[in-house]
Amino acid sequence: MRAVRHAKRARDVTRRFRTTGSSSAQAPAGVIAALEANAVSVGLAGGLFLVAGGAAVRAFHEGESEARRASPARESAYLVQDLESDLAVATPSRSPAELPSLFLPRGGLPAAVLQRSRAPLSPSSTVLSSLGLRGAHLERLRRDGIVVLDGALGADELQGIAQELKAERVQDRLSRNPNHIASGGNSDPVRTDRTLFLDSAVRREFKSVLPCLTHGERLLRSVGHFLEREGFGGFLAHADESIPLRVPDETQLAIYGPGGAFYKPHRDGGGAEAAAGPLSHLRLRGLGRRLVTGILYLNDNGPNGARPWREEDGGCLRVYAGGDSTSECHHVDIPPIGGRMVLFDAQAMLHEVRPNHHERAAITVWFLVGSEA
Ligand SMILES: O=C(O)CCC(=O)C(=O)O
Ligand SMILES: [Fe+2]
Repeated sequence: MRAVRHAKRARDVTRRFRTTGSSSAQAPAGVIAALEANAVSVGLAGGLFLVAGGAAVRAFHEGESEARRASPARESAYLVQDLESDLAVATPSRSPAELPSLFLPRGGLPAAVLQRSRAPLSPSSTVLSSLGLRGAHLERLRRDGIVVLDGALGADELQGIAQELKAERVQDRLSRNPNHIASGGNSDPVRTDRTLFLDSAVRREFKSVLPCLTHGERLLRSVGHFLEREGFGGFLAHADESIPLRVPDETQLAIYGPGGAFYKPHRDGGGAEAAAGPLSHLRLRGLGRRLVTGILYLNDNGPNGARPWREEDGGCLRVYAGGDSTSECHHVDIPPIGGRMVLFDAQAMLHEVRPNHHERAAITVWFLVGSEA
């Protein structure tokens, strides 16, 4: 049974952005649940492929070509090619609301989705407007529990960061995360990356050494300020109350080595109990204070980078629909492409970093529940 699961998982890695397996009993209001609800699954070559309808496809592509005109970012084009091959098997009469909801092109969204936006667009800083962040992104995040934005950093910035991270001074400060080496007396590591936590003091110390990284960090943290200012208020999956959000002082820089470094399935904001329970209980827990995970990938592997990301590079962020990574639940693999930003529900979203075989760097900020425990 286990072997079958593993073989199945291995196959699944090759089907990025596609759903597979049977439905999960307790899928959160995460993206995969949304995909599950909205997709028509068609048996094809032994697998289940995600397809959507003609109207949705048109609306998506109109939004996308707008984004391509407005931005030179190639990542969106890359993603659309992938979606296109799935969407080619379209069935008619699906509404734009049923678009595959995980990936949003930078700056451009289908009109129908924009109309659904709750908050008006109000990015005040140049940082945010360069990112093209909109109220609609927050709406998606609230509804689906995850949103992915591409092209947050340009090729020059990513090259700069890659150079900066090679500095001995930085490498010397990276260490294994003491809290996550092993769990419950088990000597198997939970994660094998190396991290450096950037707080105000460390930031000051490295400011002159890491100017490009500092820019990326500001960008990611500014997303938290945007969420804060827009009154993000939490996820629909936990809609029982409105939660204020706070940007912490700390950012995690994580480097996954090319020798298969990984981070096993986990939730950033607590366990299964945390995912199921209302957030008011979570305020009493340390990890429960994490509300939204924000990740920015720093690899120089975008389409304009040193070389594009390849399947064999591994290191995908895998997000699960169900509560349990050992059951046959749906998952989506998100390649860690430089300049890609991922925001997700830190409480509910079970995720892992798949074994990595190429340079992989990322910064992560956990945006917290606003009120102190
Ligand atoms: O780098 C990633 O893709 C995810 C890392 C992660 O899950 C974590 O640091 O908690
Ligand atoms: Fe995580």
